[in-house]
Amino acid sequence: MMVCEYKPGLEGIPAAQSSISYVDGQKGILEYRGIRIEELAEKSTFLETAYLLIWGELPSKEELETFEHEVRYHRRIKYRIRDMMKCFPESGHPMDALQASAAALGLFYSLRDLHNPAYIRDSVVRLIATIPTMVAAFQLMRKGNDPVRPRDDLDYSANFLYMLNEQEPDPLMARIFDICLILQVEHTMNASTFSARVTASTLTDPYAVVASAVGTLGGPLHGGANEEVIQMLEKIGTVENVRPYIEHCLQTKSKIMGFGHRVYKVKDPRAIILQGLAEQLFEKFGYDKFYDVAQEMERVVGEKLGSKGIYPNIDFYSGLVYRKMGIPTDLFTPIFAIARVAGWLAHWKEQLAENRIFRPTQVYNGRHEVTYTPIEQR
Ligand SMILES: CC(=O)SCCNC(=O)CCNC(=O)[C@H](O)C(C)(C)COP(=O)(O)OP(=O)(O)OC[C@H]1O[C@@H](n2cnc3c(N)ncnc32)[C@H](O)[C@@H]1OP(=O)(O)O
Ligand SMILES: O=C([O-])CC(=O)C(=O)O
Repeated sequence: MMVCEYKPGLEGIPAAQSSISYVDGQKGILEYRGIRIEELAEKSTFLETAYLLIWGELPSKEELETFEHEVRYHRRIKYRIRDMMKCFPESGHPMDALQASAAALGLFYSLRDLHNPAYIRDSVVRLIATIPTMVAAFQLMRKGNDPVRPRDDLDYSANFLYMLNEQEPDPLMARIFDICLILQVEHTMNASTFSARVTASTLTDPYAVVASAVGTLGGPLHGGANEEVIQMLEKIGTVENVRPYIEHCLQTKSKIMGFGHRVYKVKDPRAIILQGLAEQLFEKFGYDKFYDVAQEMERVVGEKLGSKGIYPNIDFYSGLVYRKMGIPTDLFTPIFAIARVAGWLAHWKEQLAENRIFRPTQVYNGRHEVTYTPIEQR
């Protein structure tokens, strides 16, 4: 057997062959099925992009209408899922609520039929359709309110914002939210997608695949960083405090949230688009003073760490966009999951098409031939 050098974090080691997305981390390019994200952000919708990622081609008008229709009519969650969520502690993190609910959904669809395209399609539709409803339901129920029923006359993003806020969103806000989902939907072999593929490779059901990926996305080094960014901006508070804060982070070797990336050595192309979206929102709905703090952070981090290729990643500006929409900070990562579920499902489908169970090796650095010591002699 070929012995490879051990790389912590599997840096640079291909874990799969994939045609879903492509990143050039030196040039700051991201493509979904060969199409640049800038173009999709301008011209596509989240559901159209999800279709592209999962089925490999842009849908025809009829195919898109059918997909949108299917998603629209699967948005409601079962009352047992709702009742289960009602029992979750209000103080629990919504990502944990989402992980548990996504896994619980699998209890209702336990007949696994992984070779059947209809099973794959039904699962894709059900997960994309119900995850936003679960996120909104938990938000309302933890405030002591009943969840709001999804509205069939609203599109995907407008409906989510409606379920969350109990009122129809401003059209610009709904469109910007939809673009955010396009930007967050997929990103090659990131940690949560890897987790999804490992889980998928055991031929378990797609609800377990998504639940394991949700658990992975939540960590502060991955999707959870978007929440930490806002907490950090609040803590810094003013532009004057930025430099001392960053110098302190460098001295103590602590990570500056929303900066750095395993693949990008330039500013993340998604951060560039998100920054523009934040500015559009500020223009229409009023300025956010933390934007000044964020821009100063970008300047100072660039000065101190630019030579190491550390620039804003996707999580740096997404929080400012969601904050301007009035979304609570601890829903930022669940919203990331609403988007990313389509990417995970694209990888699930691709993994199944040429499956081999993931079973890497390890470098054993423990002891051998140790004699058992009876408890009274220890
Ligand atoms: C959706 C997403 O997942 S996007 C990423 C979201 N995560 C964050 O924003 C958290 C902050 N960033 C980080 O922790 C990292 O940059 C990660 C996790 C994104 C990438 O990690 P890795 O590729 O393993 O890089 P690693 O942590 O080894 O850092 C390499 C070097 O850059 C430094 N570095 C990387 N990111 C940062 C940062 N945010 N702040 C300060 N220093 C950093 C490290 O200290 C290290 O320096 P050294 O070589 O002198 O020891
Ligand atoms: O690719 C990564 O490691 C993290 C990331 O940006 C994402 O998942 O969107």
